[in-house]
Amino acid sequence: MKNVEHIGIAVKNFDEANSLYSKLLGVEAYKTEFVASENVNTSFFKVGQTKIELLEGVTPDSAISKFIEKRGEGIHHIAIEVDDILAEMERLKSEGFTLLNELPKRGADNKLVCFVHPKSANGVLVELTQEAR
Ligand SMILES: CC[C@@H](C(=O)O)C(=O)SCCNC(=O)CCNC(=O)[C@H](O)C(C)(C)COP(=O)(O)OP(=O)(O)OC[C@H]1O[C@@H](n2cnc3c(N)ncnc32)[C@H](O)[C@@H]1OP(=O)(O)O
Ligand SMILES: [Co+2]
Repeated sequence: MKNVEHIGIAVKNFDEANSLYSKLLGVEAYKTEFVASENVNTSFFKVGQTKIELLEGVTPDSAISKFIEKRGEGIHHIAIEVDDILAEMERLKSEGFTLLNELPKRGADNKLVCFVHPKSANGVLVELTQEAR
């Protein structure tokens, strides 16, 4: 495990949230991307060595829409960068964590990602992320 690659924040209104976070952080998003596998719009802001990812669900069944419906807007997940996502997935499985994917899937920003169930991590959804090669 290397560093906190990003913190994901679930938002209701993508345009309004982007404008607000631009003001808050004093920088514009360096990238926006629709991620079809998750049915979300994403934007990324650099904050020192890490990033803030804003996420808006585009369908009612997306994880972000369901999260907002149940819990409202706010911090949705933390993403930890790893060198070898398959090795980390094996290690976490052997430690008893519940993974939400059998295999890494394509995330935003040219990354491979895998999620650890919040019920096995003290109520926090953890994303493993590795640069896609
Ligand atoms: C854009 C790609 C990528 C990137 O590159 O960065 C992303 O960040 S994608 C982010 C969106 N995608 C995901 O979150 C995928 C992984 N998540 C899931 O598979 C599901 O959301 C879930 C975590 C398995 C929950 O789904 P489900 O069981 O269908 O929903 P429920 O609403 O019934 O929730 C069950 C239970 O879990 C609690 N919960 C849900 N989300 C979170 C969360 N983010 N953090 C903490 N807890 C969460 C929810 O409140 C329910 O709890 P109880 O009510 O106590 O049972
Ligand atoms: Co993320």
